[in-house]
Amino acid sequence: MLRIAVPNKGSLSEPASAMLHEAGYRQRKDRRELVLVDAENEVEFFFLRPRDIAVYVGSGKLDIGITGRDLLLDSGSPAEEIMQLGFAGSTFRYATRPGTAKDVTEFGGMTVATSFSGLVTQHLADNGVDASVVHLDGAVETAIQLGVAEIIADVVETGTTLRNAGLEIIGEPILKSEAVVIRGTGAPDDDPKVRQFLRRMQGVLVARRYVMMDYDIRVEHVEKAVALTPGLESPTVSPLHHEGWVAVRSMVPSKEAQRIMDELYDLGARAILTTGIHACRL
Ligand SMILES: Nc1ncnc2c1ncn2[C@@H]1O[C@H](COP(=O)(O)OP(=O)(O)OP(=O)(O)O)[C@@H](O)[C@H]1O
Ligand SMILES: O=P(O)(O)OC[C@H]1O[C@H](OP(=O)(O)OP(=O)(O)O)[C@H](O)[C@@H]1O
Ligand SMILES: [Mg+2]
Repeated sequence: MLRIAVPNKGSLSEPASAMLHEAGYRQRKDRRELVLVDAENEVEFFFLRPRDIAVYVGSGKLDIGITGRDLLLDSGSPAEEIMQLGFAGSTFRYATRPGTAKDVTEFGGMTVATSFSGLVTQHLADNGVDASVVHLDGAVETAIQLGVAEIIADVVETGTTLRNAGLEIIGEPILKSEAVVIRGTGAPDDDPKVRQFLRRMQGVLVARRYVMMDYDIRVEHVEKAVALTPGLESPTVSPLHHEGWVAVRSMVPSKEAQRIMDELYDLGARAILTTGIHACRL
């Protein structure tokens, strides 16, 4: 059985379970369930605190896990990122009250409050800055108001939380994060169960990012049309009963589908349809 760690709480939990469900795995119905066996797929899921996942996977007790890149790097665990999952995107940044400091080089003698003290301690050391780090569990924005620190380092998605606390982002992002699949370093590259799991997750990403596009077009315009819809490999072009016309079928990125449909229409394509992709293996 493949043993997989899944976040049991927080921002990563629901999207991770939704993605696993789309990939055909059983997921828990009760949030208090901590272990779930999916016998049909020969997988055992362990629902763990997102922060602990890199520790379990790095120790080799679990084969793979889903966590945030920021949590993986903060843990210092010997686990490695093997796939990006495209959700829980954020940056990790310093912020402070206007006028306190411009960037990390000016933090000498100050205190930085954060829930990611491993990451911040490393970043300060990399920049040769002698500042103190205070570890807090969450809601770190308030640490400045309460005089615990002059600077905070935290996850930023929209920036609303910082703005509401009267703080401004300073310097370059410490890192860009998203949900990732991790495995222990030294685990074999070619484990067929892990490969199958990654293929399924990749299938979900493709199904989410692409739509299938079908259209009819006159033969003389087909080269220009397929240049707009090259597909992942190559589009399927089939003859139509109506002479001089062909039908084209190709995968296109969903974000660009409307623009491509407009351009195809202008080229003379008709009966342009898009349909969602439910699942796929590339
Ligand atoms: N607002 C957000 N947008 C995107 N990702 C986020 C956001 N907040 C946290 N994350 C990501 O979620 C992970 C942190 O998960 P964790 O469950 O520990 O914290 P949380 O989602 O803030 O939940 P909690 O309520 O327990 O603090 C990190 O990878 C982080 O980058
Ligand atoms: O840039 P934004 O869109 O505002 O999102 C970022 C905020 O979201 C998370 O907080 P969360 O609500 O999880 O609270 P926490 O600080 O207690 O973890 C994170 O810690 C930031 O505070
Ligand atoms: Mg949080």
